[in-house]
Amino acid sequence: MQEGYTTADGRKIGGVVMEMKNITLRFGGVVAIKDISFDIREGEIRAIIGPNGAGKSSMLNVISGFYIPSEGEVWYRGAKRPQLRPYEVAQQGIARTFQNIALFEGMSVLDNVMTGRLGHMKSGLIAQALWKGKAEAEEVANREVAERVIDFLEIQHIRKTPVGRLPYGLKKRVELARALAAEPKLLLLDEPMAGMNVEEKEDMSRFILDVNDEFGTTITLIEHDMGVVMDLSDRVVVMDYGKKIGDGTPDEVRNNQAVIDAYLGVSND
Ligand SMILES: Nc1ncnc2c1ncn2[C@@H]1O[C@H](COP(=O)(O)OP(=O)(O)OP(=O)(O)O)[C@@H](O)[C@H]1O
Repeated sequence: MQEGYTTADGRKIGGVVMEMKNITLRFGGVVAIKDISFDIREGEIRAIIGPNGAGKSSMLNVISGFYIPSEGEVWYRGAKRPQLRPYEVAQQGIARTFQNIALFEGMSVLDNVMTGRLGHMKSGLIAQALWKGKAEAEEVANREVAERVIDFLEIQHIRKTPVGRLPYGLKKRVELARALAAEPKLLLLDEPMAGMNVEEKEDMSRFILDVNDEFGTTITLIEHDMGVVMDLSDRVVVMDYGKKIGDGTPDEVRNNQAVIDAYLGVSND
């Protein structure tokens, strides 16, 4: 699959954007990730699933630069990624959402979404004082991007509302909006459906598909619930006890005996 592939619904998936090569991650004596390799391709929706404690969050944290792997290499856009701080990874066009919503509760939806533009703001405080006009033009341009994302995710009606007053499902959508405002090349979603009711899950699924379709954003999500991601994803990595036990299309992993056993709690040792 070096040259990409065409999905069942006719979308063209490109070459490799990110490649995880033999990643191992240890926390003292705990091996959270054991020698895992997989790739993420341009334009695809790639899921990482697995039961509790499988190592999904740890893997997402390696991708986002929050954890440095104990062994192995992360390749991004054809180059081995050096040790970077998370904000430097973000500057390379990787944005993420968090499992436990990380928004400013007292701030409005619009202001929260604007924080997603911080990496794009070039004018520092001194520049703002010296060249007020330039800083203002930049602010207007950033606001336009934020407003476009707000329209796209259909949260115009709450743009002035403090986030703390919103129900859970809408907060998750605001978090998605903030990540999108960064105009990422690779969007990482940490359990985007966790804690949602059926209707909220359907809405979130639709928005994830729309983002991928409209902006061509490559998306990697981790999810506990296998059912939720099967309709959404092009390819799925399945983890269990830190190991990769499956990797392929939803149909392939659904019929993989090791995956079935892991979800039924059968030991593979
Ligand atoms: N910071 C840490 N320090 C020590 N151990 C950790 C740390 N983070 C994760 N672990 C351990 O690594 C293993 C994998 O955890 P991780 O949170 O990555 O799994 P997960 O698949 O995301 O689980 P869940 O679905 O419950 O969120 C677990 O045994 C966990 O206890």
